[in-house]
Amino acid sequence: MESRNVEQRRFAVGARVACLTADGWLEGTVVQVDFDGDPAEGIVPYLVELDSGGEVLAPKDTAELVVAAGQQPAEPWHVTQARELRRRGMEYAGQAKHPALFQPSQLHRWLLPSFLEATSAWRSSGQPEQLQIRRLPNVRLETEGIVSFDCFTQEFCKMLLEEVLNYQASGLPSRPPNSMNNYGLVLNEIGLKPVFSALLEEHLLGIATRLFGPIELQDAFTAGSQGFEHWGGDSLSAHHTFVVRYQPDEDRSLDMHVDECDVTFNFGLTNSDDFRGSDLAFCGMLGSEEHRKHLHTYKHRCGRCVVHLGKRRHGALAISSGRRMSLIMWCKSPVFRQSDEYLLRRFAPRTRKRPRSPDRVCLSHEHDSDYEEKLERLSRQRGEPRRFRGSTAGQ
Ligand SMILES: O=C(O)CCC(=O)C(=O)O
Ligand SMILES: [Fe+2]
Repeated sequence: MESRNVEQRRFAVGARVACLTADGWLEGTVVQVDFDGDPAEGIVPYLVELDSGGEVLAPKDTAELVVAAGQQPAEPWHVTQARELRRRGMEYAGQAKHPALFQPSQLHRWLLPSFLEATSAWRSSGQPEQLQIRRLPNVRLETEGIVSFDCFTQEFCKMLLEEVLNYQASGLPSRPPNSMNNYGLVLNEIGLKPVFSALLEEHLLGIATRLFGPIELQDAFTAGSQGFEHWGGDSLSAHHTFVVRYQPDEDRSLDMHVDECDVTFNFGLTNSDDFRGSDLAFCGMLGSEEHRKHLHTYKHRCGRCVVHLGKRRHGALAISSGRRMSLIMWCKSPVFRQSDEYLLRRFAPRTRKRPRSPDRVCLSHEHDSDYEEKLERLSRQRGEPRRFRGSTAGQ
């Protein structure tokens, strides 16, 4: 609420303005200044009638929220595209194969009872200490900074895969799930975002707090293990949630990379018998001397979650047969990203020592400018025949 001061308002009744709304910048006309019509809002600087229909209240008289019509900043193309896809995705709800999947109130049905049990005391008390990582079903400390546990029921995995196929058969638009995977679906854009927001808020946030939250909230389960630094695990609130698909004639593997997020939850959706290969290889943290050293290889299992920091290098090894699908939540903490601690984690040099010589599996074709050179050196060390740049097998 702002105090009444009509003379100092930037716009008068009748002015043409653009307002930042949940649907992006929308143009309209100011119909009241210092509007006092909604007891819940108090006095708000402007009531604007939108050209597209409806009205909007501008809660503050600042250029971040209201500008002269035509002066609104250009929106990045991907924001416009994502909004349009979400709008079309909402139409899908009526054609869904499993409408219950779209209801946050049904979420508990898709989670294993033992998983629900492990997060319940934290959920009801709000105290992170009440969530004990060791009580997550079949929990495993895979290696430093990486934990896995059972989470979803088999029924959920099957239903979600059917839903993805059903959406893809509907003819509604979709796009690749991220800038690296070509096959899959962004679940946030087919009407499933509220369900995964509930999963994050009601369950995963507690786990992330205990693994990647402030040091005083971290769980004894990982005590003595490296790799469990504070990356805003206690304030994750945004997520990009999608399904990826690998098969020999589509995406066979995924180059080594770090994710555009703070904490990643990756859930297997397909049975281990349905594919061969396609393991997830983990290396060191971005900026560390271990960044290109191999740490661990993880085998996906249906319904099981593996959680790691987004800035840990990882990639999917080649699939040799069958099909693997996984559900991935890239989770971010906008709050933590404003902190000095984040800047330190993200941008301060971690070490002055020389990075250790890379392991082959951790090399990235896309991100390492010395990829060819290192690959060649590693091949020579292993006594493999010399590779020639640009040559193709069989020529
Ligand atoms: O294939 C996987 O399980 C991992 C995919 C991945 O790392 C990603 O999409 O960021
Ligand atoms: Fe990733």
